Amino acid sequence: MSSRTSLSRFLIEQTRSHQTPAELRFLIEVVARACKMINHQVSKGALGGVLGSLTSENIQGEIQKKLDVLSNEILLEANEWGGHLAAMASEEMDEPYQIPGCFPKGSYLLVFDPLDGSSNIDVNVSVGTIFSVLTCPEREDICGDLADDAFLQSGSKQVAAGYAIYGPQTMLVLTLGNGVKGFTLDTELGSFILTHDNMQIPEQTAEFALNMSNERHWQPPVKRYVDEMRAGEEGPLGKNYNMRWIAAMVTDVHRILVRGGIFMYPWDKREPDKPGKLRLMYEANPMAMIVEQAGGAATNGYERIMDIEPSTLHERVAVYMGSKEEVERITQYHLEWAPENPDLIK
Ligand SMILES: O=P(O)(O)OC[C@H]1O[C@](O)(COP(=O)(O)O)[C@@H](O)[C@@H]1O
Ligand SMILES: [Mg+2]
Ligand SMILES: [Mg+2]
Repeated sequence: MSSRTSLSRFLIEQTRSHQTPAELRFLIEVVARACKMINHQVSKGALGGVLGSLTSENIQGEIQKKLDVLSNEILLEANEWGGHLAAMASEEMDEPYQIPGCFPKGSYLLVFDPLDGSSNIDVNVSVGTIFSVLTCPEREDICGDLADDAFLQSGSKQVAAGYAIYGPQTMLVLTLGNGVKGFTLDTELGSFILTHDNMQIPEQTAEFALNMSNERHWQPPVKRYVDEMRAGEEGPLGKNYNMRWIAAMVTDVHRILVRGGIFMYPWDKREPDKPGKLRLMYEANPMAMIVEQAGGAATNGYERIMDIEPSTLHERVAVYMGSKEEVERITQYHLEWAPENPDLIK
């Protein structure tokens, strides 16, 4: 490949070398195009009249931002007629969006968080789009709607996952199951250019990301781990840790992908019936696939996130992901605590 490899060139090479089916290549191209359009809207900010909230709520009971809905529409519209999809599901839609008509539908399902970290929009801090691609299990039944449970596949079945980050630079980070590539948007060319060829998370770290304001709601294994990190050199971990929290998973995990660290959003007592705040299908699973493909790890404190069999589309999950050694440590703390507290396991 030449020294400047565009996303399109990279995808063509993948198809030529039989690593990526042409239909999947086309799907990724369309998602990337949609991300460029979202980037354009996000960057207009107050000038485009796109800041602020609507009065509507999503299924999680969160007030939708104008840009949440706009980004969702951009992704739906871009992907509807490509022929590569059977259906789409999103954080911003209660039910899956079925590709209309009775014709050979595509082989794939697309699941996305159209705008992650949207509470950051109005204060001009980075946000992103997260997406996951699954294969459609019901290809023969091409006329009717797909059953909702077609989407209920574990993260290990993902054939591709990625995110776009709309920050000082706009980037698309992608895995097709053989490593992680980062592409930076060249705004003059309008193309994503390969800039981060083989993204790898260092195994060890001294940096953590979590919302410390929830400390009083955590369970003992999380408190133990965070106390140990805060104890620094004098504590049992024997080193000083730094903390960062941007409040956009995409941005926090991107930092970890570039320079290491652990990202945590634990279960907490505020909503005891829910396993966590983050969503399994369109936040945790795609980010877990990227993190694992970059040599890191991702668990819910007890098991690998990508092994969880989802029971609902909008299911939530506790998340620990990033540098392997640290994810293994917090997982170990949960597993040590669990046998003594079987009723408290979430
Ligand atoms: O405000 P909190 O509780 O720290 O939550 C931040 C978390 O919420 C999220 O913003 C949820 O994403 P959405 O903006 O897509 O709802 C995560 O990206 C982030 O890690
Ligand atoms: Mg999100
Ligand atoms: Mg969102």
